[in-house]
Amino acid sequence: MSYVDEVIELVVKKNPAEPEFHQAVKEVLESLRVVIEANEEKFRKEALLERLVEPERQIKFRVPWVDDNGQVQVNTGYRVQFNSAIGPYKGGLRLHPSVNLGIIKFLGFEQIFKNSLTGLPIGGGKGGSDFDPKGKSDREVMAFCQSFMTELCKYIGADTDVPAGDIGTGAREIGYMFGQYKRIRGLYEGVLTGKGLTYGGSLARTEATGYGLLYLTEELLKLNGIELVGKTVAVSGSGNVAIYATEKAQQLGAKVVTVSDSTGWVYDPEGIDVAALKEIKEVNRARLTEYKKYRPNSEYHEGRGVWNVKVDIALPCATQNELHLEDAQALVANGCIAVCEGANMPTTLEATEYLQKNGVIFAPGKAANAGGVATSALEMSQNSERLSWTFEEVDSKLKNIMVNICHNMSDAAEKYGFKGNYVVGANIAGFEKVVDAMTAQGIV
Ligand SMILES: NC(=O)C1=CN([C@@H]2O[C@H](COP(=O)(O)OP(=O)(O)OC[C@H]3O[C@@H](n4cnc5c(N)ncnc54)[C@H](O)[C@@H]3O)[C@@H](O)[C@H]2O)C=CC1
Ligand SMILES: O=C(O)CCC(=O)C(=O)O
Repeated sequence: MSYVDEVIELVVKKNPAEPEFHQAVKEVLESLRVVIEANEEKFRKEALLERLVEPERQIKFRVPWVDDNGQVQVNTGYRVQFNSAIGPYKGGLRLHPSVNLGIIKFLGFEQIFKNSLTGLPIGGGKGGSDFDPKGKSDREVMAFCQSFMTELCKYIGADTDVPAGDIGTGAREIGYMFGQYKRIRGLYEGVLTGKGLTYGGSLARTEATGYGLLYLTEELLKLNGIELVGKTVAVSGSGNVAIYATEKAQQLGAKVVTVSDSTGWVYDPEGIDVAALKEIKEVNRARLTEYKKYRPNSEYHEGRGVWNVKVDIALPCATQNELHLEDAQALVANGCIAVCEGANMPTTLEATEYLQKNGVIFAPGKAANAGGVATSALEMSQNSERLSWTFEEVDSKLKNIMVNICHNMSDAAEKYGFKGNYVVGANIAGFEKVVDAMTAQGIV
């Protein structure tokens, strides 16, 4: 059996009931076969892959808090510190009822290669809890965040592990967590990113993942001789990534006609009204059913459906495994030319293969959504030098980083004989740097 297949089998055996983690490991290792086979003897001897798929540390803890009725609630908190070869652990905190150890491990594993691709010194980690902020009062969210940080603060720090937002963790949650960290540890340091602008946050971090996705999409289309201007786009999700992807797509001359949330989706043939979307989601924390009040000519549909709309470009920006084989078939049948992932692993393995086989340009999340974590690293730099850069400065650094990622993944794919396969290209480009650093640091 090949080394890659042996390690995939080992991961499935050692981590039962963690299908998302298995999926992420399979996707990465299978696409790295050519590099691994060329170094098989050395990698085997050093158990390089076995070390790569085993987190350096996994923390799981109780998070008790009191709800507005005086009832004690108990959630589970996680932080997986996956790999620190190239820098302090860095990655978001997901607050969603679906969170379990396997999901945090898949996200942490992906984060290793994504963070490497940014070219900045950040290792891979991820965390979160099965707490659901939806429908909770501000006081309840604060009680949860304070309890969560009371335990987590023992394991993180500006030079150790720097968490940030992800699904369900936005500016409000980061603020409550930062306040509690400072109170317990007595340190005013850049221990979290995505902070508010009055206490150490970076301009453009809020926009960064969505904007970065469009910078990469525009460059990738250009590499393939196609213009973004005038294209019709389907976006899924309506959270942080989806909102700012929609905003930047429209600024760059494309028209976004869909957004979605966990209960339904909107079709707006005239182009999504971003100001309305921000008011509904960022201010009112309401459902997309509200959208029709702002745009009477739009349609609201219950359930799933954005991938059945005829578009040129699809940008999945909601969550993992939200674009299935039948969605990929519908996109291809409707003439879609590119799928660029704003979310982490939104496309199933079968759907990815189908899109690639049918000539659709496919940019994997670890490259396409790396703008968020890259800008988090820029926030860390600003915190270290106790300075704040202008929006334009951060945004132009972000754009450069995304353009570089685009070229690096494209060049790596071509170098190894997989021209146009950006999944292989992104994985190889991310992997090479991590392996080099791990090898240089000895058996740790
Ligand atoms: N916020 C960031 O900087 C980054 C986020 N990501 C990824 O982007 C994705 C979205 O994250 P954010 O926008 O930050 O979260 P968010 O909490 O702001 O928004 C998540 C959106 O996805 C929708 N959603 C969640 N589960 C869904 C489901 N099962 N079906 C349909 N819609 C669903 C929610 O309704 C919401 O609109 C996630 O995969 C996250 O890991 C990736 C890189 C950075
Ligand atoms: O900004 C960060 O540190 C993390 C962003 C994130 O969670 C991700 O890239 O998936």
